[in-house]
Amino acid sequence: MRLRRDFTFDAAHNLVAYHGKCERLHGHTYRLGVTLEGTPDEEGMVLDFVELKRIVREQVLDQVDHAYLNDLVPQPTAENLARWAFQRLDAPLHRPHCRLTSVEVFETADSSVTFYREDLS
Ligand SMILES: Nc1nc2c(c(=O)[nH]1)N=C([C@H](O)[C@H](O)COP(=O)(O)OP(=O)(O)OP(=O)(O)O)CN2
Ligand SMILES: [Zn+2]
Repeated sequence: MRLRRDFTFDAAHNLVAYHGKCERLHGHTYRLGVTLEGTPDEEGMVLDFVELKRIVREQVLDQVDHAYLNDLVPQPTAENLARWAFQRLDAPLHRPHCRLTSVEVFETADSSVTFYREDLS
């Protein structure tokens, strides 16, 4: 069974290794989708949504919201942000009944990247 919760945050970045408009400082309202897979526990939950929100806030949102993302990720593309978020969330979300499956980062309403466990290397 899969469980997903979405979050939003606002942040600025510029793509330094890029030739085009995105090398200039600009901002996005990002959407972050966190997906876990597992089996429901004795409370009937793969993971309590409240617990998921707390962990995502502590591990990711508190760092990135209203931040300059280049301070956290050298080339903050959606791809690199998705990897960074996955790596921060993987251990805190590891439970007997579930584990992190993927992290999706929407840079705009219609452009996203999904980082899956198998992309870890
Ligand atoms: N594969 C990727 N391509 C691009 C990324 C990325 O992270 N991964 N990022 C950018 C830039 O950050 C850019 O801000 C996004 O540009 P764009 O998609 O054109 O954004 P908008 O639709 O908001 O732009 P409009 O000017 O409103 O059309 C570029 N590529
Ligand atoms: Zn951008």
